Amino acid sequence: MLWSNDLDEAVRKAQVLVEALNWIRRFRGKYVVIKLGGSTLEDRDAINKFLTDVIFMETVGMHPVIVHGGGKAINKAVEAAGIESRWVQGRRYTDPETLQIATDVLAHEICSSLVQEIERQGAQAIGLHFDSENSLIAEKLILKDDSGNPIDLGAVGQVSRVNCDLIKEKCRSGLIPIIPSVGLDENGNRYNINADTAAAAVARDLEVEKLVFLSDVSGIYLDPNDPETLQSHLTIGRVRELIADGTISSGMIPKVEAALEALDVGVHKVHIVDGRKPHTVLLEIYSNTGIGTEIVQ
Ligand SMILES: Nc1ncnc2c1ncn2[C@@H]1O[C@H](COP(=O)(O)OP(=O)(O)O)[C@@H](O)[C@H]1O
Ligand SMILES: CC(=O)N[C@@H](CCC(=O)OP(=O)(O)O)C(=O)O
Repeated sequence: MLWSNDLDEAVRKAQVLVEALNWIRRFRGKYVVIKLGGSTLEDRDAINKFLTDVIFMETVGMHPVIVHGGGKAINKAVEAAGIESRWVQGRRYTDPETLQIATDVLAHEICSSLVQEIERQGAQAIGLHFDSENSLIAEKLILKDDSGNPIDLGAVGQVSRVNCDLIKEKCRSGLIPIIPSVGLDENGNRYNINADTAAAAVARDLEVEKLVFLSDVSGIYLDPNDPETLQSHLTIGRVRELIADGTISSGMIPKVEAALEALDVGVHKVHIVDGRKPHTVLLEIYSNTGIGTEIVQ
Protein backbone atom coordinates (compact mmCIF):
# COMPACT_ATOMS: atom_id res chain seq x y z
CA MET A 1 0.00 0.00 0.00
CA LEU A 2 1.27 3.52 -0.82
CA TRP A 3 1.49 5.98 2.10
CA SER A 4 0.27 9.50 1.43
CA ASN A 5 3.81 10.88 0.92
CA ASP A 6 4.66 8.06 -1.46
CA LEU A 7 1.42 8.67 -3.33
CA ASP A 8 2.18 12.42 -3.65
CA GLU A 9 5.59 11.52 -5.01
CA ALA A 10 4.10 9.01 -7.48
CA VAL A 11 1.55 11.62 -8.69
CA ARG A 12 4.32 14.20 -9.05
CA LYS A 13 6.26 11.74 -11.24
CA ALA A 14 3.16 11.15 -13.38
CA GLN A 15 2.74 14.93 -13.77
CA VAL A 16 6.32 15.19 -15.02
CA LEU A 17 5.54 12.56 -17.66
CA VAL A 18 2.34 14.37 -18.70
CA GLU A 19 4.24 17.66 -18.97
CA ALA A 20 6.80 15.92 -21.18
CA LEU A 21 4.06 14.44 -23.39
CA ASN A 22 3.27 17.78 -25.10
CA TRP A 23 6.91 18.37 -25.87
CA ILE A 24 7.47 14.78 -27.03
CA ARG A 25 4.57 15.14 -29.49
CA ARG A 26 5.81 18.50 -30.70
CA PHE A 27 9.37 17.35 -31.36
CA ARG A 28 8.70 13.84 -32.72
CA GLY A 29 10.47 13.39 -36.07
CA LYS A 30 12.42 16.67 -35.64
CA TYR A 31 16.22 16.99 -35.77
CA VAL A 32 18.26 18.54 -33.00
CA VAL A 33 22.02 19.17 -33.08
CA ILE A 34 23.83 19.04 -29.74
CA LYS A 35 27.35 20.39 -29.51
CA LEU A 36 29.56 18.84 -26.89
CA GLY A 37 32.61 20.89 -25.92
CA GLY A 38 35.94 20.21 -24.35
CA SER A 39 34.97 21.33 -20.87
CA THR A 40 32.01 18.91 -20.66
CA LEU A 41 34.00 16.05 -22.16
CA GLU A 42 36.38 16.15 -19.17
CA ASP A 43 33.64 14.86 -16.83
CA ARG A 44 32.90 11.18 -17.55
CA ASP A 45 29.90 10.95 -15.22
CA ALA A 46 28.27 14.08 -16.72
CA ILE A 47 28.84 12.71 -20.22
CA ASN A 48 27.23 9.37 -19.39
CA LYS A 49 24.14 11.14 -17.98
CA PHE A 50 24.01 13.40 -21.03
CA LEU A 51 24.14 10.34 -23.30
CA THR A 52 21.21 8.83 -21.37
CA ASP A 53 19.26 12.03 -22.21
CA VAL A 54 20.20 11.65 -25.88
CA ILE A 55 19.04 8.02 -25.87
CA PHE A 56 15.75 9.17 -24.28
CA MET A 57 15.30 11.73 -27.10
CA GLU A 58 15.93 9.12 -29.77
CA THR A 59 13.59 6.65 -28.07
CA VAL A 60 10.69 9.16 -28.03
CA GLY A 61 11.08 9.90 -31.74
CA MET A 62 13.34 12.95 -31.96
CA HIS A 63 16.51 12.71 -34.08
CA PRO A 64 19.49 13.87 -31.98
CA VAL A 65 22.80 14.46 -33.81
CA ILE A 66 25.92 15.03 -31.70
CA VAL A 67 28.73 17.26 -32.98
CA HIS A 68 31.73 17.35 -30.68
CA GLY A 69 35.03 19.09 -30.11
CA GLY A 70 37.68 18.20 -27.57
CA GLY A 71 39.96 21.23 -27.30
CA LYS A 72 41.22 20.29 -23.81
CA ALA A 73 42.14 16.72 -24.79
CA ILE A 74 43.91 18.03 -27.92
CA ASN A 75 45.84 20.52 -25.74
CA LYS A 76 47.10 17.65 -23.55
CA ALA A 77 48.05 15.46 -26.53
CA VAL A 78 49.95 18.17 -28.41
CA GLU A 79 51.74 19.23 -25.21
CA ALA A 80 52.78 15.60 -24.64
CA ALA A 81 54.24 15.63 -28.16
CA GLY A 82 56.27 18.74 -27.28
CA ILE A 83 54.25 21.09 -29.51
CA GLU A 84 53.18 24.49 -28.25
CA SER A 85 49.64 25.41 -29.37
CA ARG A 86 49.31 28.75 -31.14
CA TRP A 87 45.88 30.37 -31.38
CA VAL A 88 44.84 32.74 -34.15
CA GLN A 89 41.42 34.41 -33.79
CA GLY A 90 40.20 31.53 -31.61
CA ARG A 91 41.51 28.82 -33.96
CA ARG A 92 44.41 26.45 -33.28
CA TYR A 93 47.22 26.89 -35.82
CA THR A 94 47.31 23.40 -37.31
CA ASP A 95 50.59 22.12 -38.79
CA PRO A 96 50.69 18.54 -40.21
CA GLU A 97 51.77 17.00 -36.86
CA THR A 98 49.08 18.88 -34.91
CA LEU A 99 46.51 17.81 -37.52
CA GLN A 100 47.43 14.15 -37.04
CA ILE A 101 47.16 14.45 -33.25
CA ALA A 102 43.93 16.51 -33.30
CA THR A 103 42.14 14.19 -35.74
CA ASP A 104 43.29 11.11 -33.78
CA VAL A 105 41.99 12.56 -30.51
CA LEU A 106 38.69 13.73 -32.00
CA ALA A 107 37.77 10.73 -34.15
CA HIS A 108 39.62 7.76 -32.68
CA GLU A 109 39.48 8.60 -28.98
CA ILE A 110 36.51 10.88 -28.23
CA CYS A 111 34.08 9.85 -30.99
CA SER A 112 34.78 6.14 -30.46
CA SER A 113 34.29 6.40 -26.69
CA LEU A 114 30.94 8.20 -27.15
CA VAL A 115 29.76 5.48 -29.55
CA GLN A 116 30.88 2.78 -27.09
CA GLU A 117 29.11 4.40 -24.13
CA ILE A 118 25.83 4.74 -26.07
CA GLU A 119 26.09 1.06 -27.00
CA ARG A 120 26.90 0.14 -23.38
CA GLN A 121 23.65 1.90 -22.38
CA GLY A 122 21.73 -0.25 -24.84
CA ALA A 123 21.22 2.09 -27.83
CA GLN A 124 22.96 2.37 -31.20
CA ALA A 125 25.32 5.07 -32.46
CA ILE A 126 27.70 5.61 -35.35
CA GLY A 127 30.72 7.86 -35.83
CA LEU A 128 30.48 9.77 -39.12
CA HIS A 129 33.94 10.97 -40.03
CA PHE A 130 36.90 10.77 -42.39
CA ASP A 131 37.85 7.14 -41.95
CA SER A 132 34.36 5.68 -41.90
CA GLU A 133 31.55 7.62 -43.54
CA ASN A 134 32.43 11.30 -43.80
CA SER A 135 29.68 13.84 -43.15
CA LEU A 136 31.54 17.19 -43.08
CA ILE A 137 32.79 18.40 -46.47
CA ALA A 138 35.33 21.11 -45.73
CA GLU A 139 37.49 23.76 -47.34
CA LYS A 140 40.49 25.68 -46.09
CA LEU A 141 39.53 28.58 -43.82
CA ILE A 142 41.10 31.87 -44.84
CA LEU A 143 40.89 34.57 -42.15
CA LYS A 144 42.14 38.12 -42.68
CA ASP A 145 44.23 40.32 -40.38
CA ASP A 146 43.33 43.95 -39.54
CA SER A 147 44.87 45.14 -42.82
CA GLY A 148 42.87 42.62 -44.85
CA ASN A 149 45.82 40.30 -45.57
CA PRO A 150 45.17 36.52 -45.41
CA ILE A 151 46.45 34.75 -42.28
CA ASP A 152 48.04 31.30 -42.52
CA LEU A 153 46.24 28.88 -40.17
CA GLY A 154 47.65 25.67 -41.64
CA ALA A 155 45.08 22.86 -41.96
CA VAL A 156 42.19 24.74 -40.35
CA GLY A 157 38.95 24.38 -42.27
CA GLN A 158 35.35 25.41 -42.39
CA VAL A 159 32.36 23.33 -43.40
CA SER A 160 31.34 23.98 -47.00
CA ARG A 161 28.67 21.28 -47.15
CA VAL A 162 27.12 18.66 -44.87
CA ASN A 163 26.16 15.22 -46.12
CA CYS A 164 22.61 15.49 -44.78
CA ASP A 165 21.36 12.44 -46.69
CA LEU A 166 23.89 10.28 -44.83
CA ILE A 167 22.98 11.75 -41.43
CA LYS A 168 19.23 11.40 -42.06
CA GLU A 169 19.62 7.81 -43.29
CA LYS A 170 21.45 6.89 -40.05
CA CYS A 171 18.81 8.62 -37.90
CA ARG A 172 16.00 6.84 -39.73
CA SER A 173 17.75 3.51 -39.02
CA GLY A 174 17.65 4.25 -35.28
CA LEU A 175 21.31 5.24 -34.99
CA ILE A 176 22.58 8.30 -33.15
CA PRO A 177 25.16 10.04 -35.39
CA ILE A 178 28.32 11.32 -33.66
CA ILE A 179 30.33 13.83 -35.69
CA PRO A 180 33.80 15.03 -34.62
CA SER A 181 34.85 18.50 -35.82
CA VAL A 182 37.10 17.23 -38.62
CA GLY A 183 36.30 17.68 -42.31
CA LEU A 184 37.52 16.33 -45.64
CA ASP A 185 37.74 18.31 -48.87
CA GLU A 186 36.94 16.90 -52.31
CA ASN A 187 40.58 15.73 -52.65
CA GLY A 188 40.60 13.85 -49.35
CA ASN A 189 42.59 16.48 -47.40
CA ARG A 190 41.70 16.64 -43.69
CA TYR A 191 40.91 19.88 -41.86
CA ASN A 192 40.67 20.74 -38.17
CA ILE A 193 37.46 22.74 -37.62
CA ASN A 194 36.29 24.74 -34.61
CA ALA A 195 33.53 22.56 -33.15
CA ASP A 196 31.06 25.40 -32.42
CA THR A 197 31.11 26.43 -36.09
CA ALA A 198 30.91 22.79 -37.24
CA ALA A 199 27.78 22.28 -35.08
CA ALA A 200 26.18 25.45 -36.46
CA ALA A 201 26.87 24.29 -40.05
CA VAL A 202 25.23 20.89 -39.39
CA ALA A 203 22.25 22.63 -37.76
CA ARG A 204 21.96 25.01 -40.74
CA ASP A 205 22.10 22.30 -43.43
CA LEU A 206 19.90 19.80 -41.59
CA GLU A 207 17.33 22.59 -40.97
CA VAL A 208 17.02 21.52 -37.36
CA GLU A 209 14.43 22.52 -34.82
CA LYS A 210 17.06 23.30 -32.20
CA LEU A 211 20.79 23.69 -31.72
CA VAL A 212 21.99 23.05 -28.16
CA PHE A 213 25.47 23.97 -26.89
CA LEU A 214 26.68 22.18 -23.76
CA SER A 215 29.20 24.30 -21.89
CA ASP A 216 30.79 24.71 -18.46
CA VAL A 217 28.43 27.54 -17.44
CA SER A 218 24.64 27.55 -17.00
CA GLY A 219 24.18 29.90 -19.96
CA ILE A 220 24.84 33.58 -20.63
CA TYR A 221 25.26 35.81 -17.58
CA LEU A 222 25.11 39.61 -17.41
CA ASP A 223 27.87 39.33 -14.81
CA PRO A 224 29.97 36.18 -15.38
CA ASN A 225 30.80 36.16 -11.63
CA ASP A 226 27.16 36.20 -10.52
CA PRO A 227 24.97 33.14 -11.38
CA GLU A 228 21.89 35.18 -10.34
CA THR A 229 22.34 37.19 -13.56
CA LEU A 230 21.69 34.18 -15.84
CA GLN A 231 19.60 35.28 -18.84
CA SER A 232 16.98 32.66 -19.65
CA HIS A 233 15.73 34.29 -22.86
CA LEU A 234 17.66 36.49 -25.28
CA THR A 235 16.97 37.81 -28.78
CA ILE A 236 19.59 38.08 -31.52
CA GLY A 237 19.60 41.89 -31.14
CA ARG A 238 20.24 41.69 -27.39
CA VAL A 239 23.06 39.15 -27.88
CA ARG A 240 24.71 41.55 -30.37
CA GLU A 241 24.52 44.34 -27.74
CA LEU A 242 26.08 42.03 -25.11
CA ILE A 243 28.98 41.19 -27.45
CA ALA A 244 29.49 44.87 -28.31
CA ASP A 245 29.56 46.02 -24.65
CA GLY A 246 31.96 43.21 -23.63
CA THR A 247 29.46 41.28 -21.41
CA ILE A 248 29.96 38.24 -23.65
CA SER A 249 33.68 37.53 -24.01
CA SER A 250 36.36 34.83 -24.50
CA GLY A 251 35.14 31.30 -25.35
CA MET A 252 31.50 32.43 -25.32
CA ILE A 253 32.06 34.62 -28.41
CA PRO A 254 32.60 31.86 -31.04
CA LYS A 255 29.69 29.97 -29.48
CA VAL A 256 27.19 32.83 -29.72
CA GLU A 257 28.50 33.88 -33.14
CA ALA A 258 27.87 30.32 -34.37
CA ALA A 259 24.44 30.50 -32.67
CA LEU A 260 23.56 33.77 -34.45
CA GLU A 261 24.65 32.37 -37.81
CA ALA A 262 22.40 29.32 -37.30
CA LEU A 263 19.41 31.50 -36.28
CA ASP A 264 19.98 33.78 -39.31
CA VAL A 265 19.52 30.84 -41.66
CA GLY A 266 16.36 29.48 -40.06
CA VAL A 267 17.22 27.36 -37.00
CA HIS A 268 14.31 28.09 -34.64
CA LYS A 269 16.06 28.21 -31.29
CA VAL A 270 19.54 27.91 -29.84
CA HIS A 271 20.07 26.81 -26.24
CA ILE A 272 23.19 27.11 -24.10
CA VAL A 273 23.10 24.79 -21.08
CA ASP A 274 25.50 23.49 -18.44
CA GLY A 275 26.84 20.12 -19.56
CA ARG A 276 28.29 19.35 -16.13
CA LYS A 277 24.88 19.24 -14.42
CA PRO A 278 22.72 16.12 -14.79
CA HIS A 279 19.90 16.03 -17.36
CA THR A 280 20.07 19.70 -18.38
CA VAL A 281 19.32 18.76 -22.01
CA LEU A 282 16.16 16.81 -21.10
CA LEU A 283 14.90 19.63 -18.88
CA GLU A 284 15.62 22.26 -21.53
CA ILE A 285 13.76 20.36 -24.26
CA TYR A 286 11.01 18.36 -22.53
CA SER A 287 9.85 20.58 -19.66
CA ASN A 288 8.09 23.94 -19.37
CA THR A 289 10.94 25.44 -17.40
CA GLY A 290 14.15 25.64 -19.39
CA ILE A 291 17.19 25.98 -17.20
CA GLY A 292 19.82 27.55 -19.47
CA THR A 293 19.75 30.41 -21.96
CA GLU A 294 17.60 30.25 -25.07
CA ILE A 295 18.36 32.58 -27.99
CA VAL A 296 15.63 33.30 -30.54
CA GLN A 297 15.20 35.51 -33.63
N1 LIG B 1 28.60 36.60 -20.44
C1 LIG B 1 29.07 35.37 -20.23
N2 LIG B 1 28.28 34.44 -19.64
C2 LIG B 1 28.76 33.17 -19.41
N3 LIG B 1 30.02 32.75 -19.74
C3 LIG B 1 30.85 33.64 -20.33
C4 LIG B 1 30.40 34.98 -20.61
N4 LIG B 1 31.42 35.63 -21.22
C5 LIG B 1 32.44 34.76 -21.30
N5 LIG B 1 32.13 33.55 -20.77
C6 LIG B 1 33.04 32.41 -20.71
O1 LIG B 1 32.77 31.50 -21.77
C7 LIG B 1 33.15 30.18 -21.31
C8 LIG B 1 32.51 29.11 -22.20
O2 LIG B 1 33.21 28.98 -23.42
P1 LIG B 1 34.28 27.77 -23.68
O3 LIG B 1 35.25 27.75 -22.55
O4 LIG B 1 34.81 27.93 -25.05
O5 LIG B 1 33.31 26.53 -23.54
P2 LIG B 1 33.32 25.04 -24.15
O6 LIG B 1 34.68 24.44 -23.91
O7 LIG B 1 32.26 24.40 -23.36
O8 LIG B 1 32.97 25.13 -25.61
C9 LIG B 1 32.68 30.18 -19.87
O9 LIG B 1 33.37 29.24 -19.08
C10 LIG B 1 32.96 31.62 -19.41
O10 LIG B 1 34.22 31.70 -18.79
C1 LIG C 1 40.56 24.92 -35.55
C2 LIG C 1 40.35 24.62 -34.10
O1 LIG C 1 40.65 25.43 -33.25
N1 LIG C 1 39.85 23.42 -33.81
C3 LIG C 1 39.58 22.97 -32.46
C4 LIG C 1 38.74 21.71 -32.57
C5 LIG C 1 38.19 21.21 -31.25
C6 LIG C 1 37.20 22.18 -30.59
O2 LIG C 1 36.71 23.15 -31.15
O3 LIG C 1 36.90 21.80 -29.32
P1 LIG C 1 36.05 22.57 -28.20
O4 LIG C 1 34.63 22.60 -28.64
O5 LIG C 1 36.29 21.74 -27.02
O6 LIG C 1 36.61 23.98 -28.05
C7 LIG C 1 40.90 22.67 -31.70
O7 LIG C 1 41.89 22.28 -32.31
O8 LIG C 1 40.87 22.77 -30.46
